Amino acid sequence: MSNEKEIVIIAGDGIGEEITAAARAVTEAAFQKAGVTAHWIEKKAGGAAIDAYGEPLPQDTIEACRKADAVLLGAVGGPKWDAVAPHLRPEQAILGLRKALGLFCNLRPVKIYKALEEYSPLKADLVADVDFVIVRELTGGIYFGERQEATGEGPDEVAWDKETYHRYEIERIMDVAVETAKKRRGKIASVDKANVLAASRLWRRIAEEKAKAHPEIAMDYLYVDNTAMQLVVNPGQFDVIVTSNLFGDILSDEGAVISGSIGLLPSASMGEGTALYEPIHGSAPDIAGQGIANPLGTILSAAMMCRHSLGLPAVADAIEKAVEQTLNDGYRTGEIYKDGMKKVGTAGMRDAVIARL
Ligand SMILES: NC(=O)C1=CN([C@@H]2O[C@H](COP(=O)(O)OP(=O)(O)OC[C@H]3O[C@@H](n4cnc5c(N)ncnc54)[C@H](O)[C@@H]3O)[C@@H](O)[C@H]2O)C=CC1
Ligand SMILES: CC(C)CC(=O)C(=O)O
Ligand SMILES: [Mg+2]
Repeated sequence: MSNEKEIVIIAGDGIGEEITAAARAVTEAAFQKAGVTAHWIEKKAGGAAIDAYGEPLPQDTIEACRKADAVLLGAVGGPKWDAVAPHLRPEQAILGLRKALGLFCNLRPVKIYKALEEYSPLKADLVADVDFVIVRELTGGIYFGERQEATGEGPDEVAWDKETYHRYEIERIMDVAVETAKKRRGKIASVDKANVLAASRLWRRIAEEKAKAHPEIAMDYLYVDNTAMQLVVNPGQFDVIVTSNLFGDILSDEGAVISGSIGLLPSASMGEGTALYEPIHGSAPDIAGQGIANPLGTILSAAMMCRHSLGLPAVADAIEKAVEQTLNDGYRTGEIYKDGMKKVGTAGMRDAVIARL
């Protein structure tokens, strides 16, 4: 495999610039040690692209992503663009890019670092058992269904969003869940709302078919409301959670916060085209530009990129180990800071990780 890698880097909005710069610097440092050369191609998406070109996802950004080995993205959105037309919002860039690249699967691994166990809001005896991955369907469901913005007047004013799932969309995400579970503890929780929603009933029927076809997998079926509760009262039961776009979005923020901070969780979006790596959080406009955002979710996303797209598992391991050591050595950004720890900003965390590579 070539030692030259082409990576599209999309900072996006809010803290996007700060966290992607930190992840790029860590990746560069790890590449240097491994003798790998990165060609970083900077592209705009989200509010930054609206400001520059009048549209959230320029064709030029999509084309560059298609040609690259991988895409590293910060986050998009912010109050500055809240008033733009709904179909032109910065968030459409993320949805549009996922669709354009055929990224139907989003992997969101959740674990609690030993050094951060006391930061988890979970009861102390539950923390050690947390180790699961959310396999979220990413290009279907209600985020991509037909919608009607508010229309009409008075009590009859109405708006709606349609949830649609086709068999092929559910089958392929179930297949990813099965393959993921085979490499882990062999357990899948298929999460839906089949007691109410037709799309969820199809989801569950296909999950049952997959369970029959793979007797080596232990498949469990849970409603999403119960799952939200189980994540807090008994998270150790989960190995692989497979769920729809909307439910996966919500449950993964819950997964993040039980790990100590939303700033810690990475993700990989994969499917047909170039894979895309991004932290699970948003653009955090409330702390943007202050140099205090936690870059670890983006740095760990870069590690996932090295493993899954660039054929560099040793570099991925090195980055992940350096992050763990940094936390063990007491470095903390503000949102996970406690007395006695070493308080750092985004750049300080970046440097601490680089020093431990
Ligand atoms: N993938 C993406 O680009 C996403 C974009 N968004 C967009 O981001 C904007 C803000 O959305 P919110 O709902 O506020 O979610 P958010 O995830 O941006 O922020 C929620 C809370 O977590 C904190 N936070 C997030 N990332 C952090 C980090 N790395 N370090 C420390 N603290 C961090 C924020 O300061 C805030 O208090 C919106 O425009 C939203 O649409 C939201 C989620 C994902
Ligand atoms: C634009 C949103 C769907 C992004 C989001 O919240 C996510 O993917 O976690
Ligand atoms: Mg989300």
